[in-house]
Amino acid sequence: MSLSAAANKISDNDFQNIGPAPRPPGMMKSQASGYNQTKPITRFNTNTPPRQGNTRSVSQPTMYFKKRAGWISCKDDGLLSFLWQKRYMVLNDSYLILYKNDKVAEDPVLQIPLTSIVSVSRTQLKQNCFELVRSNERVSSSSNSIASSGSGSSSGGTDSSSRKTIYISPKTEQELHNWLDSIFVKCPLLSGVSSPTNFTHKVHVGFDPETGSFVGMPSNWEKLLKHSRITGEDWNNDSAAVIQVLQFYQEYNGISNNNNNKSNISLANGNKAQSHIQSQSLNNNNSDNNINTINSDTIKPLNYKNSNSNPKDFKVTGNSGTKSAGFSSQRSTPLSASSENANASSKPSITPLYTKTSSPQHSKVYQQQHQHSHMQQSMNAQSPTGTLYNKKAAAPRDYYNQHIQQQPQQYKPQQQRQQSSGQVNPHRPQHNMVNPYALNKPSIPSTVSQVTIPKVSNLDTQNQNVTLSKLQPQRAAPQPPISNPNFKKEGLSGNVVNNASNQQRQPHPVAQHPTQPLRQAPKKPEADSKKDVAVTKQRKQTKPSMSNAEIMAKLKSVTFNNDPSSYFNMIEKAGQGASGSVYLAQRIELPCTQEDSDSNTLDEPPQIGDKVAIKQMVLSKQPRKELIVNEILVMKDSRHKNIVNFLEAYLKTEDDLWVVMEFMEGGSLTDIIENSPTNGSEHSPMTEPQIAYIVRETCQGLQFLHDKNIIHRDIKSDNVLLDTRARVKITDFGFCAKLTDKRSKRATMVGTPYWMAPEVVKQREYDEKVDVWSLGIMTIEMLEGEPPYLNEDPLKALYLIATNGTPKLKSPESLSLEIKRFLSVCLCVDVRYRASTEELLHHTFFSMACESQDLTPLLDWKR
Ligand SMILES: Nc1ncnc2c1ncn2[C@@H]1O[C@H](COP(=O)(O)OP(=O)(O)OP(=O)(O)O)[C@@H](O)[C@H]1O
Repeated sequence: MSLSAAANKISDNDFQNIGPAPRPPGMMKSQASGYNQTKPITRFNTNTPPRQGNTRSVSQPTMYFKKRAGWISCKDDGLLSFLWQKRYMVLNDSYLILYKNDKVAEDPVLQIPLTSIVSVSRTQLKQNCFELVRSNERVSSSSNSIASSGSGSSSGGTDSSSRKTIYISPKTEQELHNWLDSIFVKCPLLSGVSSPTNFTHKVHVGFDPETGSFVGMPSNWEKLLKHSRITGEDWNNDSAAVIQVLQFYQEYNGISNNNNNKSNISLANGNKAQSHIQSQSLNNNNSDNNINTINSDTIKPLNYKNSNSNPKDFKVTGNSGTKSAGFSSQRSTPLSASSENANASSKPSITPLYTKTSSPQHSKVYQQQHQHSHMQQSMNAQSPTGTLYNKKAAAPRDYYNQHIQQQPQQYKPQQQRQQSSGQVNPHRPQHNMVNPYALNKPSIPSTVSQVTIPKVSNLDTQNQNVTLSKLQPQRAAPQPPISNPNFKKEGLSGNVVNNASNQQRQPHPVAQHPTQPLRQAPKKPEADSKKDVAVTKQRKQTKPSMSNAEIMAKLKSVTFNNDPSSYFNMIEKAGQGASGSVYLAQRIELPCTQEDSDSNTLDEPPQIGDKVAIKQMVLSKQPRKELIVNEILVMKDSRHKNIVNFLEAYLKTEDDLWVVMEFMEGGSLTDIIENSPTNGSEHSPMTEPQIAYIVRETCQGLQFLHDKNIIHRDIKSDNVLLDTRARVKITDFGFCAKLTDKRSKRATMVGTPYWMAPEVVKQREYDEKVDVWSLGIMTIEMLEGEPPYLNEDPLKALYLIATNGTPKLKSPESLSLEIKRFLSVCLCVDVRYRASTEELLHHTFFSMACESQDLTPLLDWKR
């Protein structure tokens, strides 16, 4: 039975709200709950009560077993570090021994004295994996104790070069915890019995309920957290998720770290906190300094509640000036990136630490934190301590519900909202996270400051060495043709429609244009032009996957290399994208070499008089030209009724690219959602049949892409356009990625936070089903006026996506069973249970789709 069929069988009672995915088949309860989750190791041997007293305690932990043995996979950090090998592992009272197989009479492959094991920590290298560090130096029993909280002691330390790491991956989460418990109990350096050769500096990190603030945090994170409204409760519920999203946030906003110390944020037990920041810096007792993040003074979060500014931006002032960081969640304040000063190593490594160095653990705080720690596991495996943790596990969602209840939202059409507030919806994200073309974008004034963003890449060809320089004015939006008195000379030199009066050649002020109430290009102050140059220069230093000449050659092979100005009458600006402006134009002449034109392959070949959309891009302002080539290739190769048709492209000059597409006069789905009256409905201007129609059409377009192994990766209402014939088409292929036989999964984190699937937020491998998740979120946009968590700070939204999984609906009782069933198979956290586009197309939800003419009222606002 297909998933959609299965979903259709779900009874009414099951859908008071969409909920978590059904458990995957064949999984043990303990495994299933934690599928695909990465959790900190914070669990202690449950047979061993938390010990009291300080970390110098010499009491020997009770041994509850003689020996543990079982199959694992492992790899070391040596020559064969890429190889995972199956081994039989035995733990006795003195050694951790690896055998080739379970014939333990044979010689072992590796025998590690337990006295040499200096740290054990969970790692995300593999599912159910931990990292075991051993020191080759003989451990002196007379040296000082393992550095305790905040002590910063480094005496008795060994050189890190004498340390060796081995990664061990048992088969299941439960086995992993059993191994960790056992190792922990048996290793003296981990239990605090012996003197430390481990010079690591640990700082407790967590939330102090008494003061209501985070403690021991790197100061920039502390401020981000404060601003994001991630609460102590969130922290207690899932600190790993908090750290994950902080790291994500920091990476993708280019917030740099100041030094290269290797740091770990470790989640373990503690007094006021359940986490440690562990730094391997020997001489630094300052916890903040040990964390490779920007100085606290450099972050100046805007109080968006009280300002008209983009609520999702953070002001970051550094030595080089001011820049805005944060998810650029407003579409006109995009992120930017370049690749200079790459500093991938400065990213703090987040390694939940499995350690017993902390002291009194009977306090309420300890309990909470300990609960929290187990909570994280409880998503992976049923906690051995049962109810307490399970109860807590529900907390993030409860918190969210409370939060939402506290902030009831009344959907109003955008125009009304603008009228009443005098500003655009400050919560509406204005741009996706990583613009494939425009990793540098025009925005508010800022300076050039760049940080490596590990893993940022788009498409197969992208290098990993991309850096963000947030919100830099790196790309001037091309001048709207009619706003520029020298229009013909400077920018688009097509013929502006000659509508009798000069007046009509004058620009419609962009803000007044009905088709783009929300899409004004940010004004680019004069003073920024220098910075543009600087950034452009820096960008040239990056090593693109193709040389500039190769890119241009490729581009020339897919474009006409002539000036198309005489072929079109430019009518007006239709929209502003990150990489260029989009204009409505009318074709007055057919392309010169019409036989070769791609538009010949269209069902309806272009005619004189056709309205077209022309996206104009200044190539020298595009940091990633190869992505433009890629987008053109994807569009050229994707002829489908639900994909915006590419018609032709012109390289007018070496620097001036025009991409001609069919014109979608209805504008984007976002425009419709935000501008149509709600007709008395609380949130949505659209009926379920209308929604079903639009989702079905989008789904068909997606299925077409997926059949070609292309993932769109940025499905949202902004990237779905409508025309007056109620045709619904997907656009914006900048983020597209191609899956190949060799590479059937992706890991690059791209997209727009609120629409991102959990596996993307968690930086897991993913496939085309991320588009299905986004389609589900887009359906919620149509139902509720906006995607879930839009009122949240992006950091918090990421946390909620990571922890809540399937989002809740605001008014499920008002919705049909069909749409809830549909949502439940789109918004299924477990990818195996998430429907494919093909399965979705058989869903009964689509049988309620309206006729195309029933969409007409949605376009009324345009008139
Ligand atoms: N074919 C089209 N027909 C009508 N309007 C369009 C068309 N393509 C784009 N637009 C309008 O122009 C706006 C900008 O489009 P564009 O594809 O450049 O946006 P973007 O995705 O934000 O930018 P980029 O692709 O440069 O990252 C859209 O939001 C839409 O309103």
